[in-house]
Amino acid sequence: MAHRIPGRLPKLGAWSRFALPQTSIQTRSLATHTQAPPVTQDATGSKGPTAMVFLNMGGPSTTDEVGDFLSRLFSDGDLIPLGRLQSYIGPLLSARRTPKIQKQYSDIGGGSPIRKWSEYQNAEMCKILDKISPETAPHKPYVAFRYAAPLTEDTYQQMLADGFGNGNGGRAVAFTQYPQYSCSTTGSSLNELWRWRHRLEGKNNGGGGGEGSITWSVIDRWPAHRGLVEAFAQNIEAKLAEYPEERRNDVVLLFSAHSLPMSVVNRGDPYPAEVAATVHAVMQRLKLSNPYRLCWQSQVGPSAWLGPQTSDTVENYIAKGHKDLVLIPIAFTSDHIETLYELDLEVIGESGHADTVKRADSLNGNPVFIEALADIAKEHLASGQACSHQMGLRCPNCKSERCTETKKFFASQQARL
Ligand SMILES: C=CC1=C(C)c2cc3[nH]c(cc4nc(cc5[nH]c(cc1n2)c(C)c5CCC(=O)O)C(CCC(=O)O)=C4C)c(C)c3C=C
Ligand code: FES
Ligand SMILES: [Fe+2]
Repeated sequence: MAHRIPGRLPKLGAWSRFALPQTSIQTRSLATHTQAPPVTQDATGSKGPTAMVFLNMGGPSTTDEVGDFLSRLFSDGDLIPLGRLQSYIGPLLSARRTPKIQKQYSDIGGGSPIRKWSEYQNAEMCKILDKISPETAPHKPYVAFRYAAPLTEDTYQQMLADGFGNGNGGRAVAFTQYPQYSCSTTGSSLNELWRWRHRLEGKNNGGGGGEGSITWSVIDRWPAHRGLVEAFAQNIEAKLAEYPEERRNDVVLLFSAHSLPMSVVNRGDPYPAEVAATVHAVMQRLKLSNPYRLCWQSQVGPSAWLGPQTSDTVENYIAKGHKDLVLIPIAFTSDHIETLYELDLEVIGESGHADTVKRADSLNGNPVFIEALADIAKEHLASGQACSHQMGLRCPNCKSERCTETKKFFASQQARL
């Protein structure tokens, strides 16, 4: 059980802190929806509307949703490969884990803030895009989560109801919200998107995958984008400013990313190298002002995971006399159980040095970050590329047919752009 620091609790308990202005997206029922006119080039020359679809794992908005969230997560063979027994073992593992994880979400205020932040970030990004990319306006924000509402299938249905596809054609951009690509995260979301595309717009479903179906392109990674780097760097500088000037340059910066099982690393997953690229770019922007390390958190289960673990790193540095430490969550763009619970309550809370071990803010509603998202999207829309060059290459030890089909599908979209 996490040791609680009285000074931190009001901050974590204040769930209302995450209450953001309601956006119009994802809130209407399909039944009340009238179909928009066909998507065509208008008199202004705009090729819009363009659907901007944020992909992410999602999280339970309330503790009641934890069971379903974990059940979907443990059923995902791209994340936790359990072979032919997946549909039996997955639900057993998730049911056993649910009470513990429910308690963690309860301790951070009752749920994950990821949906609110994703909807907010996307709505704000689309407002900027309408101005800086008028040729693809209007931009319509959608969120497609892998394990929690709004699920990929519901969002796809919503897009069809809104007039994309269904014989109308139209353009959609799948924009992963994982800055660094892993086959277990972005890869899983793209596989899921391809499955629903196949089911809802496949040959037997009107669209026929042809002219009248949605044309998809993908922003599959953006680990060293200058705007992302700038947003991280500013948050680190703000945290460093809390230390006395004479100690400031010796504060150790600990970049912390969700770990990967060694089986995934050894398959040749791109994520560890791309996380390191983000860290390197941020440190270059900070002119290497401080000593730093990259460590890995949140391993689950008994198998071997990429290390060093964040919790051990903090403990060992404190034992070596480095008590001024700043943790920087570098592989996720909003707060979640791993920042609010694992870093704040467990790692920092139990360090015995909560006054000198601190955490940089997550990006959340940071306007520098939202500008960066708009910049990445604008560059993508102007590039005429269906996906990055890197997307086409499978991991050296990949044996998955799902990866083959998905990569083939997204590459095929190039001819339609
Ligand atoms: C870049 C981020 C992430 C990677 C890579 C990643 C890989 C990965 N995760 C699991 C297993 C679990 N992850 C869980 C929660 C969770 N994972 C991430 C991010 C990455 N995971 C986040 C942000 C969250 C929390 C979501 C939120 O609160 O909003 C969980 C559920 C929680 C728990 O039971 O501890 C599991 C399980 C694996 C196996 C894996 C790589 C293969
Ligand atoms: S697991 Fe990486 S491409 Fe298939
Ligand atoms: Fe995870």
